Amino acid sequence: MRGCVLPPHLQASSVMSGTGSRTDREEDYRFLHSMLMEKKLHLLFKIHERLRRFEKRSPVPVQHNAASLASDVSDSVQTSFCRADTVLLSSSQSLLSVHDAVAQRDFEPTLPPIPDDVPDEEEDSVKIVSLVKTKEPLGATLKKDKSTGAIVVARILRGGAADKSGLIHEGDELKEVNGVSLEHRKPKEILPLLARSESEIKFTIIPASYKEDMSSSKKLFVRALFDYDPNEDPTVPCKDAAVAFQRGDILQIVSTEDDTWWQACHLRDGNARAGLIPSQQLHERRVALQRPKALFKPRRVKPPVMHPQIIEGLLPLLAGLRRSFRLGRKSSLDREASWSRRWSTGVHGSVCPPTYIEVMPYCRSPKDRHRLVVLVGPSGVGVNELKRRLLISDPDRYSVTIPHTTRAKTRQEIEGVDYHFVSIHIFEKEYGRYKGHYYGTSLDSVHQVLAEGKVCLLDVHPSKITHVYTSEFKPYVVFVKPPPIEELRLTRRRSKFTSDERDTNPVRIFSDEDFENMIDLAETMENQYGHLFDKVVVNGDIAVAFRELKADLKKTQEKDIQWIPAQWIYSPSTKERRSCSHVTGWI
Ligand SMILES: Nc1ncnc2c1ncn2[C@@H]1O[C@H](COP(=O)(O)OP(=O)(O)OP(=O)(O)O)[C@@H](O)[C@H]1O
Repeated sequence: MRGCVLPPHLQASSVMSGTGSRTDREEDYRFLHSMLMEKKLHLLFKIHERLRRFEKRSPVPVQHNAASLASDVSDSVQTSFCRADTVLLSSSQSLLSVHDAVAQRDFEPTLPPIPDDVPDEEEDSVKIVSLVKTKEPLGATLKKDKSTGAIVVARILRGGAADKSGLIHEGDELKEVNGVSLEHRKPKEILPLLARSESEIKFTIIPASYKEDMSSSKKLFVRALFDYDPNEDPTVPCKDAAVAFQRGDILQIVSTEDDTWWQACHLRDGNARAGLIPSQQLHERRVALQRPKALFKPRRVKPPVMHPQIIEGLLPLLAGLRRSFRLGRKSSLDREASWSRRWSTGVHGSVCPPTYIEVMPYCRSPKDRHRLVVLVGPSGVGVNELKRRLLISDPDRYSVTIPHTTRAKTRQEIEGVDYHFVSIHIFEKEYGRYKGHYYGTSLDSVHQVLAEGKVCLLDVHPSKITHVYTSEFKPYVVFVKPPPIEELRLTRRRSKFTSDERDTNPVRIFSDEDFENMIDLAETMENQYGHLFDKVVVNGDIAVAFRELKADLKKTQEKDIQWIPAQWIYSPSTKERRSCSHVTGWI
């Protein structure tokens, strides 16, 4: 009615003309006509109009108790024998009562009185939550509050049944499960109660104030730099609620609210439920308490001996393969030890052990340079062999740099093919020394290969990886690992028998001690630099290892999404940009 009030006669006629065509029934017509012409209806319209006018003035009641005032006045008037006024006042009594009711807003519903047996003024409101029981776990961990003894929801795992319901939150206190009081119970006693319920689980909860997890709005991806198995972790709050991972796995972190246990899920699992993982802080603390394994590992080895390799009739294609100068791989024991020492001091202070590194997806566009492929592994494991096979298999795609050395050229060697032979003064810093001579690769030669649009294969000691760990090179680090000793014996012996006498690349003979050294060194390398490896290729059967490596490298060159350190993507400060826009020097 409001806002469309017309004079009654007009209203009636419009309704008539609007409805006349729709109804054939004379009776209905007459009923409607008489109703609209009804005097009471017209009076109601008038009242409505008046009220609207008053409403605009927003009148406020002058008196809230006009009825009792009128009654008092009536009493006083009676004593003065003024009967007519008395009659008037008493007859308007009911109207004044209505006035008072409106003035006091008496028409609003009233809540029932608070019962006398309410336990405590401070008592929180209680919430009943019913969840339909499915095979899916609840996705919550419980703990007993030490001070109050209450059973409290310690964590809600993202994507679990409790999380999806949106009704149970961290910090909520559980009072009952299916009507069974949880007073004086331990968290582990609650699991059987949940298991016993059939189709639904009813929780009686005292809710905690719910805080929105702000961190969940930002997607944070990390690469795990250590292995974690909750089954071997006695401190994990709930093994079933934890996520196992291996070094190199990409995890999406969904909550870092808790200082000790973060929540994460494996990227490969799509919509998987999140689980608990040790926080960075927790892992660092743990490592600080147990010094690196590598430091305690008894060494059975004397430094491995370099076996000379003589390749005759070297093709330019194989330049850079002539000599392995991964000197660190040969005489690295001192370095490993010093690095371990540095690292172990760092754990207690400056340098942190590898935990997680923030990563971001990267998709190489065809006009981008290729990522630098860095091959590392202990001496003799087969890095050069794999490099050689890659070069032969696709010379247009792969290339190598030609290293520099300060030693004299031998008769068979060609300058610029096997090495660049340079004077000692060229090398300003020591970066690789073997039998009194310096060996190294100029980073300019790496740039040159990359500028040609080729994939540059670089083999270095793992301690050198950090030299090229920049957004410009985006190194893809492959660790070539020896298989178990039995397989080493078998495969290397087999290759000895199958090698051709005319083979330009003579087979290297290994002793059992060489194999042991190789395995030991590989383990040390993995312990210390494993967090920098993108791929581990076990070189047992050479054909299998080569196939695996080739397929993997192809992925880095094509449009596949790769996960690279976020720091390579975030735009660096001007100073940093200048320093890493064209890294020069030696490696
Ligand atoms: N999977 C394999 N099966 C059999 N023989 C292998 C295998 N991988 C490598 N070899 C042989 O082992 C020897 C050493 O390999 P390679 O020179 O590639 O090692 P490396 O890791 O480059 O070590 P270095 O730097 O000391 O030369 C070579 O004779 C090579 O042919």
